[in-house]
Amino acid sequence: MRAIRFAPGEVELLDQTKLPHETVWEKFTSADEVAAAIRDMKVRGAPAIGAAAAFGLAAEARRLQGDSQLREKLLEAAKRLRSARPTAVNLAQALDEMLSVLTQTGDDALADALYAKAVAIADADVATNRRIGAFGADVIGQHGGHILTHCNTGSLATVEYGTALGVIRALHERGTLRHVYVDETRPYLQGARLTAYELAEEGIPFDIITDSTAGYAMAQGWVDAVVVGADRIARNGDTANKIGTYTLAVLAQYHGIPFYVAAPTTTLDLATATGRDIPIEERHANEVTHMFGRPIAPIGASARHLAFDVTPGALITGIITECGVAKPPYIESLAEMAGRHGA
Ligand SMILES: CSC[C@H]1O[C@H](OP(=O)(O)O)[C@H](O)[C@@H]1O
Repeated sequence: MRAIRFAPGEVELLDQTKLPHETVWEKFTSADEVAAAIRDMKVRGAPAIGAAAAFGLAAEARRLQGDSQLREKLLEAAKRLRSARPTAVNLAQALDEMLSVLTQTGDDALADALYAKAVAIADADVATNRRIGAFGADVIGQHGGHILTHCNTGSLATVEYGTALGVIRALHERGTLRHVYVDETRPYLQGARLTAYELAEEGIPFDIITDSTAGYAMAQGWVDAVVVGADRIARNGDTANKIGTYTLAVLAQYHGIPFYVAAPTTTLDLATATGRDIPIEERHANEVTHMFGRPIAPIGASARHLAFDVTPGALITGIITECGVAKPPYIESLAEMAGRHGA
């Protein structure tokens, strides 16, 4: 399964706001159209928005080919893409990688070179996710086959295969997965709508649970391990991820259940010392007070929609990357993983 298709000058995205009941692909040919799609969460998931932004910038270069201010306009377009969502560091990392092409290529070859770089970023993500899956299945398989996960971290959150859901796929491929408990993940419902969609497609056994069921599920002994994704991991292992992740980590520690984060090294932000320094996106209150456009709260009710929270590294058993599994102390182990990236 893929939610992103690309060709020179265009990128097609599966509109994730319409899943699981409608399959609607939308074609984009400019950076601003892709920035809006990221803001509106038609495409979401840290690696997926990085790849989408890369193809958006490549399409912009083709659209502006021959413009006397091509480079200046591309730098401005990259800024608008970067500001579409603040927390996932993969967005910034992908754009930085794309912009490095500008220093290596002349104007005439720029559109082709940027497209080639975007394709390389996409291909690298797929290979990375399969390595994360393998390392994750090795380490989580030791704990048992009943896994709880949060949000969506699969092919809909990456270019293909996924990070935490990639680990679950790898466990299923090995025959060691028994069951998946899928947090619905209010208010955007990435779990109930997107993770359930992916697992159902592949016949992987699961139950959707409300976010508020997770603690009781752990207390009942249903869960052998928790694995979640990440949007930004600070130097000390503090991890920003979908709101509700921190709650799961505290519950897992209380119940003595291993809690793993699965993420590519492009999600590591070693320039950020701790989770306190990670920007947390706050989205419009109507994403809490409304569901599919219908009010579920009194009209005019006030609400807060923090899209992410931060889990302290002290609550994380291990951080599964494509370069291996980092264990505490994360300041040393994450620096080592980053050093192995691309090695
Ligand atoms: C594989 S990273 C997925 C990551 O992104 C999600 O956030 P959103 O759906 O708002 O983009 C969530 O934090 C996932 O863990």
